[in-house]
Amino acid sequence: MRISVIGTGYLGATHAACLASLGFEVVGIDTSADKVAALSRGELPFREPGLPAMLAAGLASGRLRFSTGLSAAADCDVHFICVGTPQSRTGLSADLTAVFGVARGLGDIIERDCLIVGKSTVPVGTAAAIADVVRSTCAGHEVAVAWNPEFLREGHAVADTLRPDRLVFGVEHRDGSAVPLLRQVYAEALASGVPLHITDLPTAELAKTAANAFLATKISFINAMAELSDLAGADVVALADVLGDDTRIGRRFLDAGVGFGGGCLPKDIRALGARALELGAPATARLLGEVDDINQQARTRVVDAVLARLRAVDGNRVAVLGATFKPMSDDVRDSPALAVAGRLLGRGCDLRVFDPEGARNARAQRPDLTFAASIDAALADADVVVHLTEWPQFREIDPAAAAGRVRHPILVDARNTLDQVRWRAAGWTVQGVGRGACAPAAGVAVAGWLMQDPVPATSSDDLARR
Ligand SMILES: NC(=O)c1ccc[n+]([C@@H]2O[C@H](COP(=O)([O-])OP(=O)(O)OC[C@H]3O[C@@H](n4cnc5c(N)ncnc54)[C@H](O)[C@@H]3O)[C@@H](O)[C@H]2O)c1
Ligand SMILES: O=c1ccn([C@@H]2O[C@H](COP(=O)(O)OP(=O)(O)O[C@H]3O[C@H](CO)[C@@H](O)[C@H](O)[C@H]3O)[C@@H](O)[C@H]2O)c(=O)[nH]1
Repeated sequence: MRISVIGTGYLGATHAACLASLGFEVVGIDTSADKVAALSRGELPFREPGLPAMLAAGLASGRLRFSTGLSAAADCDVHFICVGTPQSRTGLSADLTAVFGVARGLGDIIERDCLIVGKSTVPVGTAAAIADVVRSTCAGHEVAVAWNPEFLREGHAVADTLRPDRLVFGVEHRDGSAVPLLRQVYAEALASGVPLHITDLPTAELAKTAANAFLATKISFINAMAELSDLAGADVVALADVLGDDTRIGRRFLDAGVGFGGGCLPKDIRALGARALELGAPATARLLGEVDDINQQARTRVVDAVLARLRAVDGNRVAVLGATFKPMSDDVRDSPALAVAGRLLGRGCDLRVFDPEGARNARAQRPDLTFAASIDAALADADVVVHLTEWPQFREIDPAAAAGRVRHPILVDARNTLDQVRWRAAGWTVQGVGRGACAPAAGVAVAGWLMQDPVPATSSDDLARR
């Protein structure tokens, strides 16, 4: 079976290489000539464990190649659409220009009966519109359209692609050609017992955005509880452990901190909210707006905490630990760490940012920030250290040695993943997120996050402007 994968970013490059590893003949297509050239040389333009070896093996086998021209897909049996669906420049909805551009392009070049499968994350209702576009441009061939949303996590992309928690085949007709073809593509995963859900197109599209909205809601819920914990003197980590032992709730995605970011969760909840409004469900849009607002407030509360600590010691130098949106990734799209760093810079702080693997992307996005070449260089003469991305390297810092490098041993642990007891024992003043019960009561100007000129949130737009 010959397969095209159109769009070779985080999703598409992973999907293409994994399909080639399963024995399919794959052409990856992207409009970015640089990306295609790099992938063709075996160079992955982003960090993803296990993927470079898989890319190299695919190229060496001759089963995997890359092209900038959509016509390279003309004789394929299955086409996967993996292009970006970013937030539109003008509002909260998804920009679907690339998805519809590919659909129109495929209609023009298809030379045989085939299956077009959407993997990009799209607002519910898009797949049916794509099917209309393809059929209006492609005469003389049978073209089926399916939606097969992708749930992979960056940093775990290969494992999540080959052994996902579940597969979803959204199809127009259950007895049409799409299901047997998709069963062939995913034969190995299905044979290993991966659950399969065959649905209609809208259910498949909604399953993806609903999953991300649920994960985002879980994170914002625990961040809301972190705020209450600070105000009431409770400990949100212990609270999450209690909640998590309830098997109906589960412990995962209950880590309070600086909130969620990345190329998916933030834009996907906004797009779902915008779609909910279009469909006439304003309460759902409001719910998702609150999730977004609480997430933005998590960033604001970290900024306020750092500024308060600086004021307390009349300092200005901040060591920023982390720039990527999560560890084990070099992705800085909508990174909470970079957003916090940017706001501190805007408030006149003198920053030294260190990230073990994200510095290149971070520098490209925020050339106004000063980056340090090592953890030690970031810590030098700092008045406050703020921990924003939970890279394992930061857990290995010796707090006693670190205390000797800074001007004031003050730590804001905005991910709650450092050993706060050990840091305190080494003489540090430590402030976590929602660790009210653990915060030292005496000798600290600020005991809770919200004692520093809180700014009430009114909308995500308002927060984004701040
Ligand atoms: N990144 C993830 O972890 C992930 C996981 C699941 C789903 N998704 C979804 O997958 C989609 C892609 O996300 P991504 O993170 O890979 O984005 P990305 O920006 O890394 O990659 C998108 C690629 O599409 C290419 N492209 C744009 N227009 C094109 C066109 N007309 N023809 C060919 N190529 C074109 C771009 O050059 C880019 O390389 C989005 O809808 C996203 O929400 C992403
Ligand atoms: O308890 C938690 C868990 C996560 N996060 C943050 O949430 C964000 C997203 O994390 P994660 O979901 O692991 O990263 P992604 O790679 O963006 O994956 C999400 O987005 C993808 C794109 O849609 C989906 O495919 C995945 O299923 C979905 O988990 C990151 O900033 C994390 O730091 C928290 O703050 N607290």
